[in-house]
Amino acid sequence: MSTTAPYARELEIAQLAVQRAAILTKRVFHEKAKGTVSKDDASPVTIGDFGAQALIISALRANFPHDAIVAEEEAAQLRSDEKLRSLIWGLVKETKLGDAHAEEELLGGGVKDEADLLEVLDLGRSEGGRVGRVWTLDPIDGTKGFLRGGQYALALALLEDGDVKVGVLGCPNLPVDDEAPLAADIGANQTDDEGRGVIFSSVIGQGATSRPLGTAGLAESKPIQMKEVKEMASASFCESVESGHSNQSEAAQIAQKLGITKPSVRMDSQAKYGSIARGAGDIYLRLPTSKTYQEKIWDHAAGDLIVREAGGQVTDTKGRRLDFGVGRTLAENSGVIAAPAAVHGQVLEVVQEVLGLK
Ligand SMILES: Nc1ncnc2c1ncn2[C@@H]1O[C@H](COP(=O)(O)O)[C@@H](OP(=O)(O)O)[C@H]1O
Ligand SMILES: [Mg+2]
Ligand SMILES: [Mg+2]
Ligand SMILES: [Mg+2]
Repeated sequence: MSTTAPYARELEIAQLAVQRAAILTKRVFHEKAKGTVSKDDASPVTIGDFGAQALIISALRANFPHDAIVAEEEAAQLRSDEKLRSLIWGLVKETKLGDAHAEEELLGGGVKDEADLLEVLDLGRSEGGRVGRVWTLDPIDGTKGFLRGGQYALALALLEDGDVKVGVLGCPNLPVDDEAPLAADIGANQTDDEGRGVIFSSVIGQGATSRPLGTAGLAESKPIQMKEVKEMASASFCESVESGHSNQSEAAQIAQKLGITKPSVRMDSQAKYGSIARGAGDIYLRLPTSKTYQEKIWDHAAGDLIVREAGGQVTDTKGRRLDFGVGRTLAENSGVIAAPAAVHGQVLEVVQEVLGLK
């Protein structure tokens, strides 16, 4: 009888694929800082986005050829832009987990040539839905953060019949140490120096973990847990840096009503989910700025499972669980409230009061 835990292989491949793609995004991040990726060549984030998406999808294609993929980017722009395509191909070709790693072998596949690069990118165009296995991928979440030198994340999750079963978040600029406190504003001047780079993982029913991003199969995963909120007065809440992505003035009113005294921690990307899951922060609020914007599944699937498996609850502002089974967007949801299960109801109540939802 096999004793392998459910989704063990999916988890391992997802972690290694994210880890390998992060080698590419970190390289682009540094070349951006040095100015070697010039504006004529396209935005560095574009290069990082396409490169990371191609590397991750190539690993999924090789290991799980029958699974559908919903990814943020598509090849269209690269078909007509030969220069950009060959620049990205050059980076993708060179990115390896390293000679010492049997893991590179395990990932398999790879991208064969420039034509295959386009093909691989477009494998991410599935419409998603309620049936079967669907991977969802955001190769660089927090593009604004990436450009600003803030936080960003590589986010990959596996949905089965609309439910998140595996979630992996690579955060190159977050501290490795789960105990490290969050600065009040980490929207800028973040690095991937020594001591930075963490990968958060979760499998349904198996808890959530963290481990250093850069160590392939070598480092042990440590369990992570949300922190208990003993008093709201000392709780910290996270929100987007971008005021266009979340209503910050409503969030401030909610915090005040809850009795939270600390200013919000503004952070880009799903690093917010990872940070509260490891207890570095407590609450994540994402409040709609418009009636028409639909959140994308790749912006939330990995973070949703990691927080729930770390003892949290994640709903929208109406108190409904995030529904990843309706397509590429969270069309049935509005905003996100993530908090430790014990205080989620209290937070939701105040959110609904301020938003006029009750
Ligand atoms: N009007 C809007 N409201 C909410 N989210 C938005 C938005 N416009 C873009 N986004 C999403 O916000 C994500 C970043 O979230 P955050 O603000 O938490 O860092 C973006 O992901 P990408 O950066 O991958 O494009 C993008 O998908
Ligand atoms: Mg995103
Ligand atoms: Mg993105
Ligand atoms: Mg985007």
